[in-house]
Parts: sequence; C-alpha cells; structure tokens
Amino acid sequence: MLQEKFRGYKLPFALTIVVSGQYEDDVDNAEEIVYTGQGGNDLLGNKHQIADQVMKRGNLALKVRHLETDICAASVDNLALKNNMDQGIPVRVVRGHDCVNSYTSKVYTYDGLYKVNNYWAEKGVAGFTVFKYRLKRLPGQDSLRSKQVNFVRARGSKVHAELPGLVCKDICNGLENICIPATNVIDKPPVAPEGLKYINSIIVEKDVNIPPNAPGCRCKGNCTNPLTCSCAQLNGGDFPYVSKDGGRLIEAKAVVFECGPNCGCGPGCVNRSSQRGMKHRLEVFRTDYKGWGVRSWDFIPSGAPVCEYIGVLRKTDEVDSLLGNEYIFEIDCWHTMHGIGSREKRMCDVTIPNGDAESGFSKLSESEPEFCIDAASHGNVTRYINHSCEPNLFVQCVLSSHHDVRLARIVLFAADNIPPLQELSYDYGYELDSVVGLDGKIKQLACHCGAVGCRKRLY
Ligand SMILES: C[S@@+](CC[C@H](N)C(=O)[O-])C[C@H]1O[C@@H](n2cnc3c(N)ncnc32)[C@H](O)[C@@H]1O
Repeated sequence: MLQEKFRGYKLPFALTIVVSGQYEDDVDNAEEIVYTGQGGNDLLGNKHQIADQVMKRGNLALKVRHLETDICAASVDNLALKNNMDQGIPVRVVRGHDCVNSYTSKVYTYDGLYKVNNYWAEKGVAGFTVFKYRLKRLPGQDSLRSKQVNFVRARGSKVHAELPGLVCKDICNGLENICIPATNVIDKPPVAPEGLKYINSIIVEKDVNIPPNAPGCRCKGNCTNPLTCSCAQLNGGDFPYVSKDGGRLIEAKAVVFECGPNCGCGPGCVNRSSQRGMKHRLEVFRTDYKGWGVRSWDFIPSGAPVCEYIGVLRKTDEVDSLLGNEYIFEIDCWHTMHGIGSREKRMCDVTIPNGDAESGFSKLSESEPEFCIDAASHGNVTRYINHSCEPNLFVQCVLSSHHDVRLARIVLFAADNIPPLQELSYDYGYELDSVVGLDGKIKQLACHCGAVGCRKRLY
C-alpha cells in the first residue's frame, strides 16, 4: 500500500524522525530544528561524535521508508532527508522528552509535519564532519504537543500533589522558571521552611558601589570565534563553555568572564550560560540532621550551571552578628585566585584587568573578603544547599557585567554528572578551627555529609 502511494518518488526518503537529544550537534527551537544526520555517533547514549558522517544511505533506510508509524529510529540516513528536501516531502517529527516517571525515562510526542529547507556539512562540536538539516514546521497545524509536556513539567501540579510530605508547592512563588516544592517527611507534624523572603536577583546595600558595565565584545548573534571575541580573550583565549546541553563549563576557573550588557551578542550566546536562570527541577527537602537540603529531580550533566547564590550584597564588616548567620557567602574570588587560607588555587589562565581604578584591585589585601552575600532574610533556593566534604557542585566566580572580582557573582556548577534525587552539595571551604566565638573560644560544628572521606567537622 505504502509503496503504491509513493510510486514515482525517489527513494529513500524519511517519513518520521525522532528528536531526542541523541546527537550533540542537534539544535531544537520547537518550530525550527537543526537536525544532525546519521553516522559517526558512538551510540552509547552519551551523544559523542567519533567519526565523520557521509552522505549515503544508512542502515535505517528500509525501516524509515517502510514503517510509516515507526518512532523507534534514533536517526535517519543522510540521503533520505536530502531526498525529502529535493522532492518537497515533509517529514513527521516526534520528540523524546526526559521523564523520571517513565520506565524508559522518556515520553514521546508527535509534533507535526516539518519541511526540510536546506542541508549542509560542517565540523561538529567534536571536530568531525556532520550533516545538518534545517527543518521548519509547516503552518496551520495544531499547537506543539511538546508544549503540553513542558507546561505540565513547569507547573508540576499533578506530580507535586502526589509528593510525600509536601509542605509548600513553590517556595519561590513563581519567581523562577520552574516551581520549587518543599517536602518534609522528618518532622511530626511536618513544618515548612520559613523566615525567607524569596528573591531572584541580588539586592545591593546602599553603601556598596557596583562599578559600571565593562566594554563588551563586538560579536553578533552568538559568539563563536574565540580569536575575535574579546570576552573569550579574557578567559585565556577560548570560551569557557561548550554549547552542549545549553552550556557546560569545561573546567573550574579562577574566574569566568561572561558576555554582558555591552556585548554585541544575543541572550542565546554560549558565553552567557549562567545567566539563563534555573533549568533543573529542584526540591527543598528536610534532611535527618542538617535541616533543609536541596535535590534535583533531573539528571544534571557535569559542568552545567545549577543556581546562583542570591541574597543581599553587603560589606562584610557591616554584617551584624556574622557569627550567628548561617547564610553568609563571602565573595572570596580574589583569595581563591591566590590560594589564600585553605583555598585551593585554581588555574589562573584569565586576563585580570589589573590596576583598573574602577575595579579597586589595588585595595585588595590578604585580609578577609570585603563583600559578602547575606541570604539570611532574603535569598533564593541556593541558601538551602548543604556542605559536603565530597560535593557534587563547585563554586565558580563569574563576572558578567563589571570586572571587579570583589563583587563577582557566585554560581554553583555540577562537578560531576548528578543523577536525579541525589542531594546537592558544595564544599563550604572552612578552615578547621578558623571560627572563633564572641567569647574568644574556637567554635566547632559536626559534619553530617555522610561522605566516605568526611572530615567530620564543617569548622
Ligand atoms: C547555608 S545553610 C544550609 C541550609 C540549612 N540546612 C537550612 O536548614 O537552612 C548552612 C547550615 O546548614 C547546616 N549544614 C550544612 N551542611 C551541613 C553538614 N554537612 N553537616 C551538618 N550541618 C550542615 C549547618 O547548620 C550550616 O550552618
């Protein structure tokens, strides 16, 4: 029947493609897709390209040609999509979405017919030749089913209602991209987190002067050429991120210079990866011995930005009762760069604009950090993240508007691939016996991180 229907057409051509993140070079903007052709992928599910692709009929050709309803094919042979384009045959698009509630970890949606507009060959992110096809959704179709999946995911209402110990549906009151529920199966009766006014951007105290925005790069659209992008030059001559999964930091650095308000590039630029808000579904939960903690429902790939430490930006010496405040984050970027205290020095391959009068570098000394972020009364979800001696997040100073390291943004990144529901943690970095009480006595706090290599004390 099918062969009869397509008599006279040049074979093979594709009836259905599945866009499910199998290829590291795919770009999916809902109505428009840049789809990566078949071949050269290691097919281990880690999306790595390991060889050049060629324009030929692939081994999935028959399957794709004959099975009109087949949604199992992970990719389509390169010749087939070219034939679709040449003959003006639209292709059905099925999208795979990660879903923790599905035993396959995926749900699939049929998202309608797309036209293959053009194709080309280029070097992919792994350096091998890949074929790319630009697909545009045909007008006049029902709205995307994927949107329903994302809507349910964003609201999470149905799932949240079933959460054991749910004490708050959304601690951020809609201020983040995704709601953040809080659960408590420890206390009887269960209590909700309280005493926090949720904010999603830093509040600056009156006596803290934020320097003017630094001059930006002159790139257009997205920054792609590290040789001509002045921001890449500040990062040691290359971009600190790869574009996979919306931007992943390649390695922890002394400081990351991101593109900012005066740059010519747009919001989708890879060098703005930590500026796009929260994208993993986080939950605040009551722990056994550490008060509240945070975990993610989503897999978080290594190097992904997870959240920024948000609170009130203050001068450290003006914070009342620093000792009793568990939510102070001292901005010690400069101290980390120089390995001061117990801080582990990081690779300093960045170009610090030294002696810049505005940045106040000359005023820096080896004393304690001049500024801090106080999340005691105003803050975001990051203030609930606990310490671990073997953490899965790391602290990264990021400069994305001015270039004053004393006032850098504090962003937490995944130190490893983090499976869903694992508690998120970072190393608070206290030096043992460094905390002294008002009575002059050294204070100690037992650590309950549970890591094999636990140091047994936070401080
Ligand atoms: C920034 S807060 C973290 C959120 C806190 N658990 C809460 O309930 O709001 C830091 C405080 O959490 C507790 N904490 C964090 N990590 C801990 C750990 N590994 N062991 C014991 N207590 C911890 C300590 O009381 C610490 O002063």
